[in-house]
Amino acid sequence: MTALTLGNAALLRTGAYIDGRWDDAGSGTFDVHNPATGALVGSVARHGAAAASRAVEAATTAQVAWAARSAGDRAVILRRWHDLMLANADDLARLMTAEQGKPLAEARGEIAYAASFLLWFAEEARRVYGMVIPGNTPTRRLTAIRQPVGVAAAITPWNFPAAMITRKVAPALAVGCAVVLKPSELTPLSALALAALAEEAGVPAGVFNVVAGDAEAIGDVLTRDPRVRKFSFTGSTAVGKMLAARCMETVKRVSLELGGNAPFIVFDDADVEAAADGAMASKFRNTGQTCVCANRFLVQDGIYDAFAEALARRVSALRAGDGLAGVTDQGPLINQAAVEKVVRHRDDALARGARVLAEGQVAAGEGDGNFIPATLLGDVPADALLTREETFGPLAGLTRFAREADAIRMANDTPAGLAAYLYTADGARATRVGERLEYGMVGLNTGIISTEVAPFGGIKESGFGREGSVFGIDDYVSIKLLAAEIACNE
Ligand SMILES: NC(=O)c1ccc[n+]([C@@H]2O[C@H](COP(=O)([O-])OP(=O)(O)OC[C@H]3O[C@@H](n4cnc5c(N)ncnc54)[C@H](O)[C@@H]3O)[C@@H](O)[C@H]2O)c1
Ligand SMILES: O=C[C@H](O)CS(=O)(=O)O
Repeated sequence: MTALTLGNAALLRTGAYIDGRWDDAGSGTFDVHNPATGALVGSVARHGAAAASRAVEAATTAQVAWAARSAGDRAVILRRWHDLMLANADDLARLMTAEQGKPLAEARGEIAYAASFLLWFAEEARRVYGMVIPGNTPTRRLTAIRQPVGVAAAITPWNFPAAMITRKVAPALAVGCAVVLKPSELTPLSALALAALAEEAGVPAGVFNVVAGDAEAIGDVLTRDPRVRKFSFTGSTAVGKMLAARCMETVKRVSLELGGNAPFIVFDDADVEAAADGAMASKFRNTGQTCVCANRFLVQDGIYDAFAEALARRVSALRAGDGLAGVTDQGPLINQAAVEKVVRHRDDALARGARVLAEGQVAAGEGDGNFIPATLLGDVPADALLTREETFGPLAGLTRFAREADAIRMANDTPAGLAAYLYTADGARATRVGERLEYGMVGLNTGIISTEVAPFGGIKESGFGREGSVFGIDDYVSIKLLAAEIACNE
């Protein structure tokens, strides 16, 4: 059941999608609420281990025929799925804003971003090349071929309810894998709408399956079933570590896209207005609920006051509200627990001597939602919770530094290693510091780094594997050696 009306009612699905069939008969239902208003958006069939096992069975059977099809065939279907996403972008965006809260314009942006992975890997499908290797003897012929790993399981988060799915499913299907997906129970409707479009695009039954409900029970099947040969997780570091460890019982291929703690470093010679614009784009996208958000600001002494003033001007102008009711700056946080974490980080920093430099507004009448005004703090100490933990909300804190070496040390002083940013007019310094930052991705004079054409992923405790780009295929293929003896014994 859903309380939303869309132009294309076929996108409103509330059951599991297994082996090409919709299964609304779960053990009861779980509710999806609008984080801006608290209103019920839909009730989704609650599935668990049995449905997950059926999905793995269906994927195991379907994967063989899917891998046997030509790369061109798979490319055509992925391209059609891409085209259908764009043709239904308005409905998909409204559904996303209703269940996740991001302003409609951001939701439309995510739909385009999510669809771009389908297009990218529709093209990459035709380029899964191998290699002929000069034989180690005159009559030995050696060939390395890339083959799909088989059945892939994916578990994804709520903050980007479409893009985190296609960023995994597109490369998997491109190379001939089949997928069982467990989306977040906070945003299942976007995932089920994607499945409806995959079905319409001609993705064969069993090649793409979606099961939601009892996360632990489903996850237990996906991490333990030996027929699952690949496990791809995007979410918090703690959950990722636990699930990955369980995958090792059957030595699955694993890729992890985990939490971040991005430093945003501003050097004295930076363009202060450009740096402030980049800071806003990085910090407040998706109301700060983004894994690559700037999480702490390291600002050199000479530019500190000018940057603080420029950023304060911008933060003060932010307005949070219901993304379906016209607010475009900031939406709600996903739930009350998220609000409480931001408050905890803010109050901890203030107790350690930080000061409020600016505060945005919350639109009138947003009393029931999970809203918190965007806030900028100054003089945040390096040992504040805001500096050491991922805040995942619209709270920014400025910390001073004196020398380049201090900035690098402070920036690297975290178990996370996903994204980092630095602003400087000095090209040599940009390269020198960028190379020394211990992160999977570094923005140089930009606050936005995510695109389907570039490798996305972290190091250290932010995970491993890369999504998007020419590298995104690697997580879904195995390399096989064919060694042939061609000696003639006549
Ligand atoms: N690196 C990236 O690309 C990336 C992208 C988006 C979000 N994230 C990270 O994800 C986090 C926010 O997402 P979240 O709150 O959904 O994370 P989460 O870890 O709470 O949940 C992620 C997924 O794991 C599932 N899950 C949770 N516990 C489980 C269990 N015991 N068994 C099986 N499944 C379980 C959830 O249902 C959800 O589908 C942040 O830390 C953010 O940095 C990282
Ligand atoms: O939350 C992190 C996602 O990866 C979002 S994006 O890829 O940076 O847009």
